[in-house]
Amino acid sequence: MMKYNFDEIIDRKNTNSMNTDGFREFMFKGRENLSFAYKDDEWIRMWIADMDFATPPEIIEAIRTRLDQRIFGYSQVFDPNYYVALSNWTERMYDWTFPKEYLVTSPGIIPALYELCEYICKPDEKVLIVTPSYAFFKSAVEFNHLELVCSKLKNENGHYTINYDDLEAKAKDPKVVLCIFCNPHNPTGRLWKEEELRRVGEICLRNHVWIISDEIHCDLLRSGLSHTPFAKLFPQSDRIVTCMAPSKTFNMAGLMFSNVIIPNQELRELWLRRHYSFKNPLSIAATQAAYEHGQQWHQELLQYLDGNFKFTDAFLSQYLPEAQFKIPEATYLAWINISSYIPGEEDLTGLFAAHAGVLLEDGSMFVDNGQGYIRLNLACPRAVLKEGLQRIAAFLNSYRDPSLAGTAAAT
Ligand SMILES: Cc1ncc(COP(=O)(O)O)c(C/N=C2\CONC2=O)c1O
Repeated sequence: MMKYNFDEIIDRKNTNSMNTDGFREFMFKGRENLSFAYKDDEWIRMWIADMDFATPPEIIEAIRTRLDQRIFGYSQVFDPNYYVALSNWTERMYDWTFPKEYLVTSPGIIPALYELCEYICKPDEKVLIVTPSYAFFKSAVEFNHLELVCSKLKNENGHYTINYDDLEAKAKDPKVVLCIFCNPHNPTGRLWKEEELRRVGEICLRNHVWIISDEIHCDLLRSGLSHTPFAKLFPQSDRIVTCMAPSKTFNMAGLMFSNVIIPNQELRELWLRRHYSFKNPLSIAATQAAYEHGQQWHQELLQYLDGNFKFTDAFLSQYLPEAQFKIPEATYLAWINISSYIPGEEDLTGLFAAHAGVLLEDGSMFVDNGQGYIRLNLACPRAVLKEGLQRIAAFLNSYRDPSLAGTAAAT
């Protein structure tokens, strides 16, 4: 019996939500005046990675308790129970912890990436990533006027693996000093195996390349799978920075609170000198509550997401049999090759918005190596997911065979 209701459809209107109000500027930059046949509340939103589920009541209760204390002055994480809550979570979930002094916090992993690129790299140096990639890895590198170096993941029928020879050839460049590595991987959903992480780590460390392991998706796995923190495999190294957060796991990205684990003392002291140290007290309370009381909600969330992925897999097999999709090991994101239906370099995001009323991100939004793909956020009530998939199938089938225009996929 599920304690939490993930089928509840919650109105996010008038909440200043990027998901509902920010899509034009983010996805149609320079085309904001595009008119669509869909009113704002008619969209099926499958683009930005936050969830359409209520944040756990235990977290909301902790925020309410802090609100009732009615003064919200300058705050930092002084309560030792914050580290206890986080390290208990990492111990239980990943069989890994770290010394308390390694822990700093950031108002997000994106800002942490921007800062760490500046602190680790000199202006003429380079940063290595694998592609396809979350686009803000590129933004963080280029904001710091650093050169981005990309190593394409190998794609064998939709299964992505690392091209170690290519990665090593690029890591050998003495100007490459940092690798930002997404573990687990957005957008492909790969949950890297220990031996894959070891090979990447050995290549980077023997070539004096720092690693930032962005592990924001590490609690969003298919049931039965477990995450390996990159730093767990290299306890002797202090060149691996780990970024984790409750934001993806518990749908609280707007509270802007992330954990950054910096074992290297010099880098950590630079961070502490340069980083603005005050925090939102509501975010501190929410994050500590997530790790102290979020376990059951988290387990039920994973079960519900398993169901959404199984539903999507069956739907695509039946109504879009030429789409290439594998249920990913991690994330709540479906990475689907639809090039059989729409070959070439079309503006897939624009087409689906205009003709299906579905907001989604296409492969061109993931730096490189994503052509022909769309990415769907499946972290929504199943009824919404079904409507989105039906609209996608109707559009793709009619795109290829106009005589089918207007026929929705069977319910
Ligand atoms: C790999 C990765 N790192 C960092 C972030 C953002 O961290 P924050 O600054 O919020 O702490 C995201 C969010 N991914 C998103 C957000 O919308 N679409 C995505 O793919 C992400 O996928």
